[in-house]
Amino acid sequence: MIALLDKIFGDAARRRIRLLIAASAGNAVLEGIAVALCIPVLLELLRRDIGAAGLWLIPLAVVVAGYWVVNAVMEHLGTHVAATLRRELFARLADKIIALPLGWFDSTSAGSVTALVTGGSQAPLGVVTALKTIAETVIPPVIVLVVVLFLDWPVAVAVLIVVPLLWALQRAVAGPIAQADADEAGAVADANARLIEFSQTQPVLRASGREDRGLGELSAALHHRHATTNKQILRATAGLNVGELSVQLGFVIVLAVTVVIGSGAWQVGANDLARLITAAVFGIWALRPIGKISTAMLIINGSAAALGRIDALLSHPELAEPDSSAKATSTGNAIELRDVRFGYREGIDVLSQVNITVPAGSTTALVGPSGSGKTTTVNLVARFWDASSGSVRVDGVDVRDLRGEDLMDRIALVPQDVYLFDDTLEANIRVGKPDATGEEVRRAASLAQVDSIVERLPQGWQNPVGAGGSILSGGERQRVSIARALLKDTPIVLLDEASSALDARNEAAIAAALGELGRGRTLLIIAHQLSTIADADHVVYLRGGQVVESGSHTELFAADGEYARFWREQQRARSWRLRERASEPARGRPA
Ligand SMILES: Nc1ncnc2c1ncn2[C@@H]1O[C@H](COP(=O)(O)OP(=O)(O)OP(=O)(O)O)[C@@H](O)[C@H]1O
Repeated sequence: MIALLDKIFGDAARRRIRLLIAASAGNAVLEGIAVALCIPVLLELLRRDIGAAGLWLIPLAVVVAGYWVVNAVMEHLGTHVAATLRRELFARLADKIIALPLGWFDSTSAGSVTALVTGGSQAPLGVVTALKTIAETVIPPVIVLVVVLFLDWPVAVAVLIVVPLLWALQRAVAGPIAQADADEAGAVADANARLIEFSQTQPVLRASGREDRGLGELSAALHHRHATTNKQILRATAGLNVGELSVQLGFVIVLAVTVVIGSGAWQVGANDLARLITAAVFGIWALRPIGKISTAMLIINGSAAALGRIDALLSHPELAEPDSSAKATSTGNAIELRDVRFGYREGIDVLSQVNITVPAGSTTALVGPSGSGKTTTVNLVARFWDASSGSVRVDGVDVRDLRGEDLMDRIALVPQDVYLFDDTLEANIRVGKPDATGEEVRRAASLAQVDSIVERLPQGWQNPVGAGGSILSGGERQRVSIARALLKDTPIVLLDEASSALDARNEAAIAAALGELGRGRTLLIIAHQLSTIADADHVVYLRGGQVVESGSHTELFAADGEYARFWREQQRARSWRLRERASEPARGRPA
């Protein structure tokens, strides 16, 4: 556990944790001495020597005062250490999340991330509490037992025999409780994930009339969570009862031993009887903390599980970055993919032997059927993942030789599913360049045809756009994203064009915005609109993760190969959609 803490938190935390353990141990020693000093007080009282008992009260008062001072310092230190560990943990998680390959997010559900963060915030405090509890529950009884051993060794031996029995009993119930805790944690993560999925998939579920399906899965997850929580509460309560009962059983055993010994001692004299009673009282006191150790072990196990999950995340391989970026070389090509092979999973290639060259200042359209690898190609340029072999170069430099911030200084991304923050329209455009002046924001917005959106919004620039940009259409959200890219003003723009049919106004606005974006920049576009494809300087046609044809639209069309067939199919589909649209009002008209 300490090794795990050291690994996760590093040197600074190591010193603090050691200091806390030392303070807890010192505090526990003072507590043990204070209780041990009560032994002669009681002994002298039973011997009716009030003067001698009073004398022992003086060192007892001094030790108790010292105990309270150290305890106050330790409580303060404990809170401080827990807060520091939590802060450092979140800082490390944040740094890690930025450096993780995007594949990690694909394979990890939102519920697991929530559980990780929630468990992570609890774990440091749990560890600190448990370490303190263990020190406080082990050291004072040991000190007291040593004194009892000198006072009346048979009683001390009886306590020492009872301790492992009680410990074994406690451990026997701790296993099932730990299992129930783990089951509950899993059920909570699953229920959280279902709840998030249920809220995010509302449009799809409602559109398909399948609300009941989402609700059914959510109810099942919540039911499972309820059942595991009940089980966990039942086991924890049973464990507490067993803990209490076992400690009381220990009292009875020690008392029985005392009575047996006492039956002989009474023959000896009152002094021995006083010693025996004192030894029994403090021997029984030494048994009490055993129940607490078991609880502390449970807290430690729970915290260790949470820390284990955090460690797994922090140890997840990152995309390696150089200390400083390599210098750009003037090849005249903004983007080059050379013999690139890539797969999301070992042994399944999604791209193979891909060679693409995008000359600086030109527009290249990536075209191909669904699943042909267009998005993957663009994501490799943005270094969301690394190619399995071959190289991806930006301005002549392998992206692996560039630091992330330097790569992102050269590249702007315009995704198809644009995420807008639940903030004003202006703030959402400013994401592209947080320190931009109001004039710069408005100019970028105007070039991206966003001002027509502003005109129709009651609060104009300051109008909130809703969570995810819900008050805007898909085409409008993409125009906001183009405005962000124009504001960021990078030499290269990677754009995933909206694949759905846009209304004529949006299509024209986006075409105009793209025209502005392409002015003096290199554009790599996953193109879906025929006009974008035809206007591009260069077209790359992908199928099954391979470049099948490339050249200008005119050249490829003239070659009458796969691209020409693809183009004709798209054109047919488009004219079919237009015919459908034209016939819609007629369908609504009464006969
Ligand atoms: N994160 C991922 N994990 C595993 N496989 C993936 C992942 N993303 C894409 N794929 C797979 O990789 C292949 C290429 O997908 P990609 O999204 O690059 O194609 P695309 O041409 O952009 O498709 P579309 O036009 O439908 O967006 C597909 O078989 C897809 O199922």
